[in-house]
Amino acid sequence: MPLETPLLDTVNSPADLRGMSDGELARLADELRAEVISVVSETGGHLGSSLGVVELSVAIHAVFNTPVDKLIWDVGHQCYPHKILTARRARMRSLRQGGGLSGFTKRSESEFDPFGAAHSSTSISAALGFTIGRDMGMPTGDAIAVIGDGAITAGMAYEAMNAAGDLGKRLFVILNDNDMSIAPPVGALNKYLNGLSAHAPFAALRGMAEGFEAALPGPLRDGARRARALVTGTPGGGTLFEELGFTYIGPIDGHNMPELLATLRAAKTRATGPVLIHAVTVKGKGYGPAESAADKYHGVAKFDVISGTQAKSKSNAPAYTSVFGCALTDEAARDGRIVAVTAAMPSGTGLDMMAARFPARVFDVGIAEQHGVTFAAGMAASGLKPFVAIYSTFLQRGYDQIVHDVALQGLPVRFAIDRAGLVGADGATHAGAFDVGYLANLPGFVVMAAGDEAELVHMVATAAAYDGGPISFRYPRGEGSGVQMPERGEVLEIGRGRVLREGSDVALLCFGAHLPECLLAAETLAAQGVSVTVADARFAKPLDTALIGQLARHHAAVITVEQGAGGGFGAQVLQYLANSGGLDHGLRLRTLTLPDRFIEQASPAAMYADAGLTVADIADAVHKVLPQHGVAKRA
Ligand SMILES: Cc1ncc(C[n+]2csc(CCOP(=O)(O)OP(=O)(O)O)c2C)c(N)n1
Ligand SMILES: CC(=O)[C@@H](O)[C@H](O)COP(=O)(O)O
Ligand SMILES: [Mg+2]
Repeated sequence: MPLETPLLDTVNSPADLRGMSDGELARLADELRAEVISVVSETGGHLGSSLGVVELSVAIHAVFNTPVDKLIWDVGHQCYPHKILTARRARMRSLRQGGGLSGFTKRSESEFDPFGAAHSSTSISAALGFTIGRDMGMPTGDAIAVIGDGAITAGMAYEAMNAAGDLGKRLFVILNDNDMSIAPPVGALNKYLNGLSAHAPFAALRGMAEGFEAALPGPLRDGARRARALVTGTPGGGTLFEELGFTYIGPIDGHNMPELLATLRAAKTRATGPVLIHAVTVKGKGYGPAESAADKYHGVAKFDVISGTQAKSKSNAPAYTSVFGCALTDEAARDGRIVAVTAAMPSGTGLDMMAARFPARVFDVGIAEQHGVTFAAGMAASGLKPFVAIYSTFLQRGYDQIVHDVALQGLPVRFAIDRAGLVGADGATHAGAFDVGYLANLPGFVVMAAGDEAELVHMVATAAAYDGGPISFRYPRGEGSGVQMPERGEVLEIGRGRVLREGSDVALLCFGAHLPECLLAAETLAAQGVSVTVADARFAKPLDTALIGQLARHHAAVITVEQGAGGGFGAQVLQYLANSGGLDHGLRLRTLTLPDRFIEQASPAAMYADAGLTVADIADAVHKVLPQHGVAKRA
């Protein structure tokens, strides 16, 4: 049934909201919510988070003068209502697809997206940057950061508030507190926020106390201040945010349009310094199946609007993530020293499996990758065996901790790096492109990649057994290739690869989950009379130099293949061969990696096609180094 959206149909840009009455804005929010549900039912995406900010999106655009005022959504996964209001409604059904709208905010997409995002907790820093720009004469108005209760647990948000509170410049932070991250939120700060929102009359009470206090003579005022501290439960009588230099307003009902509009208007009129508005919202608001789901429909596949049933595709092979979760739980059952760390993604990383069995040995640190890595280093130093399970893209945030706290001290922290390679709909921001490059250059690191899901089980066992220093293994999003699974993981010899197919013309040396593509390419080439060896390197560090030497000696060309950026495995092989004289006798070496550009969202297969890493691309690379292209077969 087509949606009835008479008000929304009149909105071509946020300027249209500014002529609407408060009643119309409330009705517009209802229409917008229906539109978001309808869009995401066709595209999939971050539904629950977007439904939670429908009223906020309308109110902010109605009160502030976007795009001159800069509205910055933290993470950006909740930006669908904002996109609909900012002249992108007609393209919404292309969301997260190849050539379509991004699922996050993106500067190149719209002037209403002043700052791109997808990794969390950057919004206050960016907003503060715009604020400085405004004060230094740049053509920019107020800056408004909207940050969730999950995102505000990350250290970066406090670094930003520390600076903003000190600078004292006019800046708006809206805390969108739905008491939910991807999983239920964790940590003392979460408890603190819950305490604040549980005291709805808190602001009024404090306001009264403050007014009363100001009217008292000096000595009495101190007593009143102490009394206020008792009432509010905070030592200085203010909230944490006030102690940091912000004016705190709230908690307010983030779905009550009159309350939202009145609060934003008052803040906009009166603010002279940084203001934090605490809006309490409901993740999945207004859509029953989302509100009642344990994950609040954080990220969904396409779904049926009436029933809420998601169209999850049938799998032919187990997903890498669950293979990891299962294998680690098995290892943990055998070894009581194994502990695990996730940064707010227990189900995304599969650590929920181990947590179900060994809850006291799995630590969800919240969105705090830096802390997670150093925390694991501390546990390793104490004699425990920590596994840090973090997506490749988010591990980037913990890099100095990896270098300084783990590698330099040679601590045996095990890094389980999920979402390695191109991930699909989340696009370039979530691609696991760089981990091999940034880990394999660290002295003493063991760096592995799983060629298939059985190999992942072996790598978990290898990492569990290895106490010699830091060790990592990477594996992609999605299903494995359907290989026979081992009963139990075998401990691999460190630095030893394997040959899967013997040939004589060209060797394909694969690092990671492009192994099936290499085998398929070898098969295609065999049918064309080209004899190809396929080897699985398993290790980017230490390299299997014996295997590489043998491939180099017995083939006219070696082609490395990996699901990662340049500077990774291929670069390690190239450096080794160049420095050991392996290239001195005419060996042709090619490195197939992701190209030197960010790959836009599409299906993973389409992204790999864009990257030039399909089976046909691999076969083509082999043809290009064959004798008819001028490469003589070496003795
Ligand atoms: C640095 C980083 N780590 C992890 C994530 C994955 N992630 C995306 S959204 C999210 C939860 C955010 O919760 P919150 O800020 O409360 O937003 P909500 O979805 O509840 O509106 C997480 C953990 C990320 N985007 N960036
Ligand atoms: C917004 C965000 O960063 C996460 O929700 C991410 O989209 C999850 O990705 P997966 O679906 O691969 O777990
Ligand atoms: Mg939240």
